[in-house]
Amino acid sequence: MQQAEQSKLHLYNSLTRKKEKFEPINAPFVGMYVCGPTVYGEPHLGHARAAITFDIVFRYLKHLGYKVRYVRNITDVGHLEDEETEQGEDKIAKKARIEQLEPMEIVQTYTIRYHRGMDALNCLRPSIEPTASGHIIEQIGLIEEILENGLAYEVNGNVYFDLEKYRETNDYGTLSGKVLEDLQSGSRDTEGMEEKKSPHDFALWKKASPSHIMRWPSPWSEGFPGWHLECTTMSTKYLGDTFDIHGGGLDLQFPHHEAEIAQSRGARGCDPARYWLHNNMVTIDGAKMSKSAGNFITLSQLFKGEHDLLEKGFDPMVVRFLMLQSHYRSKIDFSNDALLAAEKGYKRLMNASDVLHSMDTGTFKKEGEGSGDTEILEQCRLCHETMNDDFNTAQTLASLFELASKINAIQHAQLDADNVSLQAFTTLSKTFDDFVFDIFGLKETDSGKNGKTEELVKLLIQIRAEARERKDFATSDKIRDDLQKIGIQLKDDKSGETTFTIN
Ligand SMILES: Nc1ncnc2c1ncn2[C@@H]1O[C@H](COP(=O)(O)OP(=O)(O)OP(=O)(O)O)[C@@H](O)[C@H]1O
Ligand SMILES: [Zn+2]
Repeated sequence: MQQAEQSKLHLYNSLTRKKEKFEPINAPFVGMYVCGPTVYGEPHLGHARAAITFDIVFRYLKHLGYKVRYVRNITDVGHLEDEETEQGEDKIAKKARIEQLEPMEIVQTYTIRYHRGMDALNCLRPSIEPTASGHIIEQIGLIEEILENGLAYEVNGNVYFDLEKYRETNDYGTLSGKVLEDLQSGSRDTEGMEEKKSPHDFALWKKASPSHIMRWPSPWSEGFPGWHLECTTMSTKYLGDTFDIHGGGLDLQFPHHEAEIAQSRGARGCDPARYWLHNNMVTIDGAKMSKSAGNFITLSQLFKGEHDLLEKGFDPMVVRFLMLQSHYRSKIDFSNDALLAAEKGYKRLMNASDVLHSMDTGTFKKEGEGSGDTEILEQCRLCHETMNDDFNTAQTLASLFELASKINAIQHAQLDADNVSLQAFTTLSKTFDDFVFDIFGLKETDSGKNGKTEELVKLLIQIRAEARERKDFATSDKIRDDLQKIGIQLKDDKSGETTFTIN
């Protein structure tokens, strides 16, 4: 089964702008590199989208029987405030200055928060999670390779990639479809620009100014590596010069991923990856949600409902479900209503799962075929077909909902269990569990259990209100405090209404 499905997987390769059959370089092994976060702020919904997209890819490849090495970096140095001009402070150093902490304290704090957020969303941890600061020696080595090949130059302790030289023998811009000549370079007038042979040349190494805290010795100056360089260094170190899949957000296609391609070709004469996958953005009022734009909703705000745009807190699984409802190459515009709709869908699946797991298999037709089999098996087949079609989770969900309806129909005897063979039921059960839990990575949480916890809390709130009316404050406080101990917070507003959040 898995072997057969392996050969059907097609993915959209941003490099060729076509859906292509997935053929790993060295099956059954697959190498996948994904650009990770720059850890200087709270993880937000945009980060969740990137992490969930590639978590689904990781899980599905594993489901197909591949042995996947998934590498996702942590950028802890070299990402400057102005990406285009490569000027300004290091994003992490700036945060450290503002909060009066060590840069590595910032890195530690936000790496932990990122992990917590992604763990809550049930994203599997990557196989390797390398940091840029842990690979300075390798980055210097890579710059030396590019210099030896005559594709970089040094000026005043800075080393730049020589794009004009590179373009004598290579295309630049294939991935993003950008033509350099058409690009306005906003960088012409900025400081340090006169050093570059061409305005689009990007830094491989930068000399640290006296105030720059994060610095390392190198053959050129005491300084730090360019942002694009870390990904080329770490991806190829752990996955080989050319690996299977390179992923990241669409916002990174240019210049970050173009630079990665140029660096790999410049150093080793080969492309870094066969397939480039890009997830689209989470937007808010149409604009990309990002740390630097300040228009983000953090995961913790989402889970607790602590944001003006949110009516209440949402379970991490609802957030995960929201992402699954769209194809990873479409935009998702954030709204409270979209989350409410996702919550309904998620509960529907979890209810069907409860029904499925409580069914008595003894009632199914033992042999031969049932008249209800064909439709069930067709939806099971479609689950694979839609995932094989560039991970179309939105379509796969449609089939899972069809299967959920079948499960409910069997339960309510609208579809007679006599009409379903045990074999078809077993396929349904396995497909449903495989896709919902293993591939989509959903898990049953309290909010999936038909809101039973919520009902119980509401009941306790009512008992508490009655206790208060009879001035039995001991009982009222006990209810509030004991709920608090198990992570349920009650909040009394001025009008006497009590609301709650469950963590
Ligand atoms: N709004 C978003 N939608 C989808 N993916 C996103 C979004 N924002 C960031 N990402 C992805 O998350 C990963 C980590 O990005 P990064 O830490 O640079 O986040 P950021 O919020 O965009 O930061 P900055 O504002 O500093 O650019 C990248 O793969 C990036 O493409
Ligand atoms: Zn990267």
